[in-house]
Amino acid sequence: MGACQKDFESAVNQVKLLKKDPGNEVKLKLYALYKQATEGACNTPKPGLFDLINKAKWDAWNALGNLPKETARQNYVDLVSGLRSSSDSSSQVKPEADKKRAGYDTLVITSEDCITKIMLNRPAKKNALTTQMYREIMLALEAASKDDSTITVFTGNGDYYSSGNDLTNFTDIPPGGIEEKAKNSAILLRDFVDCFIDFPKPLVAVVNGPAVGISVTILGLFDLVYASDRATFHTPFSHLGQTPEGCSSYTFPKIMGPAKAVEMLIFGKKLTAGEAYAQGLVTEVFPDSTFQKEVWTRLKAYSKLPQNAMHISKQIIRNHEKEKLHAINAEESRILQERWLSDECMNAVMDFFSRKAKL
Ligand SMILES: CCCCCCCCCCC/C=C/C(=O)SCCNC(=O)CCNC(=O)[C@H](O)C(C)(C)COP(=O)(O)OP(=O)(O)OC[C@H]1O[C@@H](n2cnc3c(N)ncnc32)[C@H](O)[C@@H]1OP(=O)(O)O
Repeated sequence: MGACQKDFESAVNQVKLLKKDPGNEVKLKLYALYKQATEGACNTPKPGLFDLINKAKWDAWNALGNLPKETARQNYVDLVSGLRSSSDSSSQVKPEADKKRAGYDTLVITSEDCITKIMLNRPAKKNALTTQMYREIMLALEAASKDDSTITVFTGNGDYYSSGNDLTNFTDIPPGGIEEKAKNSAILLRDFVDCFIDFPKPLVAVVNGPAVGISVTILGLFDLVYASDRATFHTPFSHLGQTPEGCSSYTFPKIMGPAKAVEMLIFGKKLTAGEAYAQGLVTEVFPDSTFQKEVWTRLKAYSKLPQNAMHISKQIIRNHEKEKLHAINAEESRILQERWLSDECMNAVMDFFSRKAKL
């Protein structure tokens, strides 16, 4: 039987999570098969001789001739499956080392009562998100999408849910310079948010305390948001010389109306849990003293509902917007790549580290 669209989409996501770079030759093959599977035979003019990268891509696609879309889709799925099993078997050589590498240094992940819980675990840094943490979250989501849990929960360890992007991500500049860092970070951001857009099971945020930046914006992609009455919701992008991400430029106006979204996303208004509930960003607010008990009792009951019915319902609710969300995510990430190189952004980061500014 040929690969269905779902297998193909899942293979496309798996490629982003490969632990080992498969090399240029394989990447060209993947590119060509992807284009053939989605657009059919090569239909664009041949790039000029000196446009080396685009010419190599064009040649690989053109070489597939009139290969049917379905066959290209199947070949793509097979190729990815081969890449995944070779990377899995190479990791079996050193299980301990792999556990450490692929395992979760910045997250605590548990599965119980059909619930997979992903807990951000840098309480001393208010669960600020390092690049390692973005990557571990993507791996954790990939694993949760396949395990036998029915729902997946995000929460934070300590007094914060998350203080958003770790600002040391701006100071850790590689030899390739800040432009290269910005480019790679934009790819990381886009891939990270894509994982939330595509996540197939009900996704729940248990917001145990203040939430800042990207930890707030991606809430628009969650299915339930439970908040302690201690939680606050803050997206101070202008203060940081930055712009919205996590598809919030689309989801927030849709959820709360443009006027309230503008207050948050342009003017950085911090919402209390009660205000976030009134704006529709939060599903329900609980007193902090009974928060954990009430939320987990509720979630355990939900997790026993028929799995397939829940997952299909999520698909029906979310799938028709997926393409749009991916496009918005790509555009927000592209704009941020430029923003990160601006004086406005650099000055804001320097002010934080010189202790001149705190939110
Ligand atoms: C070249 C381009 C590279 C870009 C890479 C980008 C990758 C993708 C980015 C996606 C876009 C995301 C955007 C956002 O999320 S914007 C929001 C960013 N967050 C902040 O600006 C918050 C900054 N933190 C604060 O203002 C305060 O720490 C806070 C109000 C959260 C808490 O204050 P409090 O006084 O209660 O606690 P402390 O400040 O003492 O915090 C304890 C320690 O934790 C460190 N900390 C906290 N948050 C962060 C953070 N976000 N980044 C780095 N470090 C953080 C804080 O410095 C303290 O550390 P020390 O104990 O060592 O002093």
